[in-house]
Amino acid sequence: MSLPRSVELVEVGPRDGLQNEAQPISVADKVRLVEDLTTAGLRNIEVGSFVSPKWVPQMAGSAEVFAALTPRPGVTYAALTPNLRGLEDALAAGVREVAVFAAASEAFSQRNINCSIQQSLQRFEPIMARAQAEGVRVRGYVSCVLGCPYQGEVRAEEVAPVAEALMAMGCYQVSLGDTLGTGTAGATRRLFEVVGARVPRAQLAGHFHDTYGQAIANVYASLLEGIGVFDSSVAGLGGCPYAKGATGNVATEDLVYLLQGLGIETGIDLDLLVAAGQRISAVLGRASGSRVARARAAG
Ligand SMILES: CC(C)(COP(=O)([O-])OP(=O)([O-])OC[C@H]1O[C@@H](n2cnc3c(N)ncnc32)[C@H](O)[C@@H]1OP(=O)([O-])[O-])[C@@H](O)C(=O)NCCC(=O)NCCSC(=O)C[C@@](C)(O)CC(=O)[O-]
Repeated sequence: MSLPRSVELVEVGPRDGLQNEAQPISVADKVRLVEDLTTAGLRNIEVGSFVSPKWVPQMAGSAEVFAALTPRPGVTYAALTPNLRGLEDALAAGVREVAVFAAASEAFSQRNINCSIQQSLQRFEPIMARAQAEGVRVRGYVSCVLGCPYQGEVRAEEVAPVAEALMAMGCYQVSLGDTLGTGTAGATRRLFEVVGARVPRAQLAGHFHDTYGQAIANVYASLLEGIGVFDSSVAGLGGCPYAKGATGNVATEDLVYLLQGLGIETGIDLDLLVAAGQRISAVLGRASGSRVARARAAG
């Protein structure tokens, strides 16, 4: 299969990237991050989550972040919503795209959203109905597609029915998450072969954490499988509160560098993106997790 001519990036740094941070991050810093990312050319940004503040305290201020944003034309500002309460709060905050999140592992589903996979899918039904009535698009996630911190191995055959169920209930796209970041290029190809037999590849996205340093290789393996949408996190921010030891997503800077090298169009200005990552890294008081950004800072 030939590589796609253009690829769409979904920047998840403000949500997936920051959700695991213990130190308070001000609304102003979160808003500045989103604005820096849009200035760099990102057009799909996951800004926050409408989840229980007891479960994920860092996302408690998401409504304030949405209120303080000046929306730019052509940019989608999305939020995670685990239940109807989350969706109602998101709608009240003016959110026009939300994401529901399920898992391919029962153990992770219980730890992350306190219910079974089946119960989570039932919980999403009223979200889908209400979102549709409001004209709000819904993206789906499946976590632990290449391994689970509690269950261990996860087979592609366990992922496919969950992805298919999310599509059947009306998600416009399903992002397959290697939450733990242990996946390999070989396992990634097999994942998309199996899931791609049940969900059109044009409606699948890849979401790779970089714990074992395999995220870029997994993106490339996905490109070879015809996948054209990837989630990434500026400066490689993040980790999941329910996947201890897992690091952030593939750094957006590193992903853009890979795609530029392949001649694949992203519409993103790498210099401005690196600057956005350096700024949020300074706020967090640590070096950027992007290899590209670190190399440029050293050079
Ligand atoms: C789903 C629940 C709420 C169930 O949590 P629960 O405790 O089973 O729910 P509940 O309905 O019994 O409610 C408990 C309390 O939470 C409140 N509550 C209930 N819902 C909401 C809401 N929407 N917003 C705010 N508050 C809420 C509710 O009002 C109540 O408050 P209390 O009476 O105790 O004061 C909880 O488990 C939760 O919030 N989990 C969030 C988990 C999360 O955000 N995880 C990280 C994102 S997923 C991820 O990172 C993976 C991904 C997507 O990136 C892909 C990948 O890498 O794999």
